[in-house]
Amino acid sequence: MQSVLQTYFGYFKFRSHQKEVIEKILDGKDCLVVMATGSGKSLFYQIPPLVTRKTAIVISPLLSLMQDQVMSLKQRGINAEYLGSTQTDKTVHSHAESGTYDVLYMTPEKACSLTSRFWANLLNMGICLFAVDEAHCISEWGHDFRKEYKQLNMLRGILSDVPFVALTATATEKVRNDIICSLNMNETFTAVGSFDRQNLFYGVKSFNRSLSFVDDLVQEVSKYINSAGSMIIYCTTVKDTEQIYESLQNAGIKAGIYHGQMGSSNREKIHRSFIKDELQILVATIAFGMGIDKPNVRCIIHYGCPRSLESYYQESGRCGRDGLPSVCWLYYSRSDFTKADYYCAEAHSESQRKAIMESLRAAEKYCFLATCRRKFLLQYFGETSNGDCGNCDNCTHAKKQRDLSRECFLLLSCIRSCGGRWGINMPIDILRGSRAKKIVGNNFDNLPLHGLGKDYSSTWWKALAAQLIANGYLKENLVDVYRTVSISPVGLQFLSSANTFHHRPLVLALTSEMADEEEHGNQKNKLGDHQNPAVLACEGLSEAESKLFLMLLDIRLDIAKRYGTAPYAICGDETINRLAKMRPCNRARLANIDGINQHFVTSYGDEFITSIDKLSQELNLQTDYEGTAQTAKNIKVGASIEKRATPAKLEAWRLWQHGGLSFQKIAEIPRNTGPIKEQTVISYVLDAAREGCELNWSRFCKETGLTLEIVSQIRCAITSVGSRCKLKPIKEELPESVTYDNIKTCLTMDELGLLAEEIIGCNSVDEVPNMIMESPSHVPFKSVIRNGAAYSSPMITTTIASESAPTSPDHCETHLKQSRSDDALDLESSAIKLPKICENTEHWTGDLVATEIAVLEWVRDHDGVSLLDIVEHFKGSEEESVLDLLSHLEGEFVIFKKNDLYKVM
Ligand SMILES: Nc1ncnc2c1ncn2[C@@H]1O[C@H](COP(=O)(O)OP(=O)(O)OP(=O)(O)O)[C@@H](O)[C@H]1O
Repeated sequence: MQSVLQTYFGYFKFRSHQKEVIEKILDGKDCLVVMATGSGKSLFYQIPPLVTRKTAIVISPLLSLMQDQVMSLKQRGINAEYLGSTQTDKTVHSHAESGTYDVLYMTPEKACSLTSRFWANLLNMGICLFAVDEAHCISEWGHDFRKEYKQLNMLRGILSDVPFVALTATATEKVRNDIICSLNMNETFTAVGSFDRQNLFYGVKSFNRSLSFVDDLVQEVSKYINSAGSMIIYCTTVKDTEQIYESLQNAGIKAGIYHGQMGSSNREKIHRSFIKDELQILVATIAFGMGIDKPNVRCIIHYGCPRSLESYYQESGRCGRDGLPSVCWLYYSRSDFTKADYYCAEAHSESQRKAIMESLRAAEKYCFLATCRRKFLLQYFGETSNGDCGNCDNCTHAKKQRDLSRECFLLLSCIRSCGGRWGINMPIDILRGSRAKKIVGNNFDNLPLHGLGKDYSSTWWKALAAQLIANGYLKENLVDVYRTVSISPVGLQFLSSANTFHHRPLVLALTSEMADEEEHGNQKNKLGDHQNPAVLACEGLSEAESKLFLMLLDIRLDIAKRYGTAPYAICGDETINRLAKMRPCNRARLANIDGINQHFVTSYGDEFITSIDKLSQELNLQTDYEGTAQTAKNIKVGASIEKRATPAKLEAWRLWQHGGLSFQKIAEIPRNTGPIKEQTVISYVLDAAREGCELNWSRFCKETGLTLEIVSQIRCAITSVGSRCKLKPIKEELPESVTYDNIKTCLTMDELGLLAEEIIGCNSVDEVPNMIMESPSHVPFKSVIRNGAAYSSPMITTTIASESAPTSPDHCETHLKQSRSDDALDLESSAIKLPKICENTEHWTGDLVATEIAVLEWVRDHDGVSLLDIVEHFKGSEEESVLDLLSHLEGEFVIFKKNDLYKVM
């Protein structure tokens, strides 16, 4: 599982619930997963087929979503396809039936229309799971009920032994139960994740639909248009989309429009352009809703409040799916909440009608909040939160509060005077002195309160009413689709202790609507503060790194165009952010970056490495940066610092890679701890490669006897074992002749994103791309030659010492201690500063060769040795060379000579 995550997805760690649920699925259990948008639910059905090598069936409501997912999976080297009306490749059906695909997508209609023979054939080949994505569509209690989903239970009988996996981002308790019942799921394992999307900022503003507001909006968003991330403006009507789209076009912004009245091919075209970053802004109705799989949407604006809080959560959740900071602004007008009738017309039952009303009501409440918006959202989905979030408009903008006792008294009294039979409009109109027919007809114009609230607009009064409801002074009652308001016991208590002139203080927070009106009069069209998407996406980067980030985005765009795919399918913005921070300069280091998968390394790795190297030079940035970046915190290089290659591993690697020695010869070199096995040397060298050291893989495969045939046998064995973690079961599946070394080599190459076919296919070792080591010539370096053989020894201790020019013996001791401690060794400095060497080892005699490490260790262990002793011990080296080496170590204050005896400092 772990290696599948790394190889195909380039991620090093599972997110919460992922491992646990995947294990349940692999155990054959039915699972229900309720986790936030962008939390990584797709992996639940994408990993099991790669582990079991059986097909995963995925039911998805939209063809466009399937196409996007298929495209992304193909970019990861995963065999995926979809069955549906827009599929033009006629062979997909028969390939699907014969189990060719790892992941096979289809709509519920398609799934129910496939013949039982199709299912029987595919079952024969192996189905590892049946996933129902957006599973809330199955429930009438859900906000997006689709009757085709209801029929999916007929497949339960056919696929009785296949685990069913239902996935959704929005499901209340009722909806969850409905999903389990509808799909006839058994002993279901349920995983409910947090709904909290911490990287999203939530803001709400009231507005009037008007041309001047649209102009302001266009002007505001045009400031932030660039290559870093895109934006969606959701509208509630087609008319609104057209108006905004036109204004954006007039302002020269690359915008697209998407709504249900457009033809499907047009919609498809726009969708493609948007996900390929050819459009900066998409103006859409909710027809462009579920199924947008674009991770780098930085800002979502709602021009009008959606019909339910679930829809809002889901639509705004399309933002920042890559985890980078992103913003969601919702603009509402009062008229948005008067559409209950219209929405309820779609209801199939009384319960559904009630559900629609409740959801709209929740959306309205969300808009009128004066408290933390995230807290409200989380509570709505049954999750408790710890305090205010600090990342919504109500938390970040200090709320104005004041004593509103007079206004509250007027409103509550007026409601009481109306007899509690009316909605909120009637008492407000009375307070504002209206002489409408309804008011005069009911004699309300004779009430003493008539006209006492003229100073405020009806919007202001409505906002106050919402505050009184939220604070328990007013009760809202639902009668059919109409709402009436009445006074709660708390409200009555307040009224009983007050009269028109004296009331006890009642301090309430002003909602943004109330505050706006008081500050700007009736000019309420002020926009919320939008944040620059480019700045958001560059979080954690310096100025130069941000430039590199933007340049790398362009390179990714260019590659995506060439390959006819979406930039995000190549890799996510968060991965580009890490590349800009870490600036890897070889394949092994590139593969170490979270989000870089094997396919990326082999397909685009070299192009990125070359560009990073060139651009870093231009921007004066050091490559192979190792600092801990805030946004790059998952990078494996950082995580592996503790388990870096030990000196023994480095020494083995150097002797093999640069000394040209065979594994056997390295194993035979006398050591204080005695000789080591050849297999140990091989493991050491592989470990060093995993830690980022360059390796001549072609030579490595040759010397370990790894052929393409063996590689293919090993791959089959891994598939049949279903795991890459344990070597023994894999070995047991293989012929005797295949060694553990072969298996380990294969796994390491996979881990590093190297294709055996490329490496073993090379005729000459020199043809292996990117495997040649650059050796800075300024590094102190000694070589000891005997019998015409040359063997070079890099100086771990002196290399470190030379970095920081030791000035005192104390300092040297510190460095020496470092060299003795496996954990403290600075792999990077030693790995980078490798000397040039001569690789002629033909005549090596097997005598012990003097290297700095070997000499140092020996001198340390013998505490005071003469030159003669040293030369005698290291017979593999000339006396002159040993002397040279000793004088260098002396010069570096690593050893000293006293009374002709050498000692370690
Ligand atoms: N373990 C992980 N480590 C890092 N990134 C991950 C991990 N799992 C998933 N992701 C990334 O998180 C992003 C969102 O994942 P995914 O599309 O699976 O979310 P989702 O829960 O299906 O969202 P939605 O409900 O919106 O469809 C993707 O870019 C995905 O590659």
